[in-house]
Amino acid sequence: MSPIPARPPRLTGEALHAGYEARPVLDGVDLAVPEGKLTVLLGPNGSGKSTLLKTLARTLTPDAGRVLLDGQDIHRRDTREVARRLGILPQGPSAPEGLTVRQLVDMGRFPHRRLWRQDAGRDARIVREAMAAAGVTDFAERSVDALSGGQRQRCWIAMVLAQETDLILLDEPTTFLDLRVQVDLLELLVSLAHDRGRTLLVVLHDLNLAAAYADVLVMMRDGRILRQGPPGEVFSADNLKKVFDLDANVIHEPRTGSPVCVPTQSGRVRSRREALRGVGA
Ligand SMILES: Nc1ncnc2c1ncn2[C@@H]1O[C@H](COP(=O)(O)OP(=O)(O)OP(=O)(O)O)[C@@H](O)[C@H]1O
Repeated sequence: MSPIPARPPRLTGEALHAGYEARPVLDGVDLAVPEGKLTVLLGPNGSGKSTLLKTLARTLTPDAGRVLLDGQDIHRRDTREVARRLGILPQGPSAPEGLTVRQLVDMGRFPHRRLWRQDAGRDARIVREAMAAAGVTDFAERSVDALSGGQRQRCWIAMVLAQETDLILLDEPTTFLDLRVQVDLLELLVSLAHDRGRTLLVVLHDLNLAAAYADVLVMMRDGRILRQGPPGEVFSADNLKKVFDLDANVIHEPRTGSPVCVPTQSGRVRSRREALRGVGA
């Protein structure tokens, strides 16, 4: 895969308002995605994380505000050029029936192809490397639709890696993955950021994995960013309560010092048990 880009791209959202027809979601979001870092977007269901990711990737046009890629409005830039700079893995992508894993991953190379200049050898090498990094080489010739949810998710990750973009936006890439594979993926993402200077913005639901691996956490609620900063600063019991309405203690992993949250909602669990008793469970 390509080395550290000479100048990492800059992706910025300014005063973003975006949503769906009658449903406004983003309510004035400002975000400068930190360059060469792994940033994790956290927030409760429906808080607007996917909407923010889609708006930053120009899949969704903001109602107000703008998205700048290297200082230029992303909506005014050439689609192919944006695809060479920015790769996005949306939530729950679907592949055409019968497409093999290798064919899917190869689609990541499309933005780099020109009619008059093909470098098939280089493309094939990059596809191979992306499949190896995502751990899908063993089923390269199988149909994507005949794989398990976790295997399929890894194929899509390989496709985004094959796109070789400096900016990578991933919406819940760890869905369906077992814990070991989630950890492998997060380590790969950290290495893309720290060793290759890529800029990653990733939506995760696992708070403790996010706190362990992210350089920066961005915490959203109700279409707004409530907190952002390194896990050591923002991953606190107070903020988890404000953002998730979660009662938890935050302790520190003895070896790495990473903050870890331990939910303490025993009062609620008790009252749910009582409620279940009421329905005869
Ligand atoms: N295509 C759509 N059309 C209409 N409303 C939508 C659409 N997609 C999302 N929404 C609504 O927008 C709001 C924000 O959704 P979004 O998917 O951005 O949240 P999220 O934080 O990513 O949630 P989750 O953690 O559940 O994936 C929700 O109320 C959701 O129902």
